Amino acid sequence: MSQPTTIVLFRNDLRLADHPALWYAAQRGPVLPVYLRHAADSYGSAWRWWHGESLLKLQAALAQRGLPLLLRSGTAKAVLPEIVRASGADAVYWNRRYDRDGIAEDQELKSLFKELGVEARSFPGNLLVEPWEHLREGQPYRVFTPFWKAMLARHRFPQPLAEPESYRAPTAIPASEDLARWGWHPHHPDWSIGLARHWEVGEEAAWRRLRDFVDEGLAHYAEGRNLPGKPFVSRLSPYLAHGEISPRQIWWHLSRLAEEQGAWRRNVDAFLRELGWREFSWHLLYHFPDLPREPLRPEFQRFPWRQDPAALRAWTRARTGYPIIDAGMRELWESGWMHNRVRMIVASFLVKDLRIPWQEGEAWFWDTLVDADLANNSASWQWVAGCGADAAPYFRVFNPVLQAQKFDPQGDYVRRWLPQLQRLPADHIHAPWQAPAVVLEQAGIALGKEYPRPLVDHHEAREAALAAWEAIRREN
Ligand SMILES: Cc1cc2nc3c(=O)[nH]c(=O)nc-3n(C[C@H](O)[C@H](O)[C@H](O)COP(=O)(O)OP(=O)(O)OC[C@H]3O[C@@H](n4cnc5c(N)ncnc54)[C@H](O)[C@@H]3O)c2cc1C
Repeated sequence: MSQPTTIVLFRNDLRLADHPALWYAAQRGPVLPVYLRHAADSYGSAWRWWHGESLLKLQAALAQRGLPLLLRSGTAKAVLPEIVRASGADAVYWNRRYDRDGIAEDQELKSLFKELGVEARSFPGNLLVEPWEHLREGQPYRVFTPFWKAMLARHRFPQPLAEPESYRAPTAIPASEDLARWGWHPHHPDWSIGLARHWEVGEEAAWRRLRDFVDEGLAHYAEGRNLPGKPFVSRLSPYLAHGEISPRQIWWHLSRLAEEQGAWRRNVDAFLRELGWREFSWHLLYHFPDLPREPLRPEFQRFPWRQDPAALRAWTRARTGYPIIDAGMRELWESGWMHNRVRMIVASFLVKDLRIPWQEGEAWFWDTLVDADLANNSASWQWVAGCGADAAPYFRVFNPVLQAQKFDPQGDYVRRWLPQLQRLPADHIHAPWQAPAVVLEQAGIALGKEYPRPLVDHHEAREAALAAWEAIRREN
């Protein structure tokens, strides 16, 4: 008698290797891979583009192995029972999610399938350690360094699973929807052409990226990871966000490298620590599910934020007059990604110099980042705004000019993304409004025409931000 089919739900884990749900399903018998699109999903546009491309890659990889990828729209509760019936499946497997809506939906599915007599199993696949397994005296960690030290000391991260060696296709395959009709690939205009120029999507591309990073960036990572003009960071974040590679795979790949060649150790440790920040963000989101909306420090509920649509627009459109900010916002717009150091600078400018609520910046990033990640995005915005766990204190206000001079000393990064400033010498590129008239003229720049004047005076804006912060601090 043939073994009944196991449905495997794919979500933010669009890979075949180290996919526990797929691996266990394939050991059991025929596998039916399914991807569900929620009608009411709140994903951003850049995320959708990447995810759609990634689903095409996954579909092709599965087809090579003789398996379909069934695409359907609707909530799991509404759609899955019918797929179970039509395919004759007797089990549904998935890798766990850690956000409130994802957890609620998966719990609901477990009860539903129990009633229907269908086995429902979930597996850990997207984090190094389950959030409920890493606590301090029963409470979640709120400070990163002890969190990470204890994680390294107490846990041995599981080895990644290989891709299943063989697959069996189900005998009954229900009809699939057509991805092209989901509208995830933009048309009229197709603004994704820029994204496609910057990225290769999919599981194979994720591994190429990791190997290229090992060849080109890793040896410089510890010192160089703050230099946006240099190719020293991994750019693995979108692959992690869509689950084309898992943190366990990266962890083990690099740890083995450091074991084989001790010289790698320092840079590997520095890199894995950043992967630790991803882990920390997800643990925070699990324990504080309101993280995307509510400040972790409640006194920030009373912060006198400003509503200033014109300033917000200048920030999103890369027209603040501060080159490092505008270069970052252009990089984001054109490539769907921004270097971490620059993310911190542009975020600080929005929440401190402009005093615009961090949720506005979070929403813009959510819509424009190809690596938009609910935990990393909200935890990082709260960190910059000073209202999160282990946050940079609000009174530490980044000076965009000094930051730029320190981390982009020759202005390479600014010139790459703001070609109109190409001919400004390094001495003036980060503060064109202070350049002598003759220098501006020689560089072909008329302030207010080719490039805007500063939207605010940083020193005045800093004073105003500190006064606002002092007000909520006094009330506390
Ligand atoms: C305001 C703001 C918003 C952000 N929004 C996101 C987001 O939506 N999605 C996202 O993945 N990251 C976000 N980050 C974190 C960080 O900027 C990116 O993860 C990083 O720039 C990705 O580049 P990389 O892969 O080259 O990083 P690398 O330096 O090569 O690091 C490797 C991996 O570690 C993780 N990582 C690195 N830095 C951080 C960090 N500070 N916090 C959490 N994880 C980190 C990422 O998964 C990254 O891919 C945000 C940071 C800020 C300041």
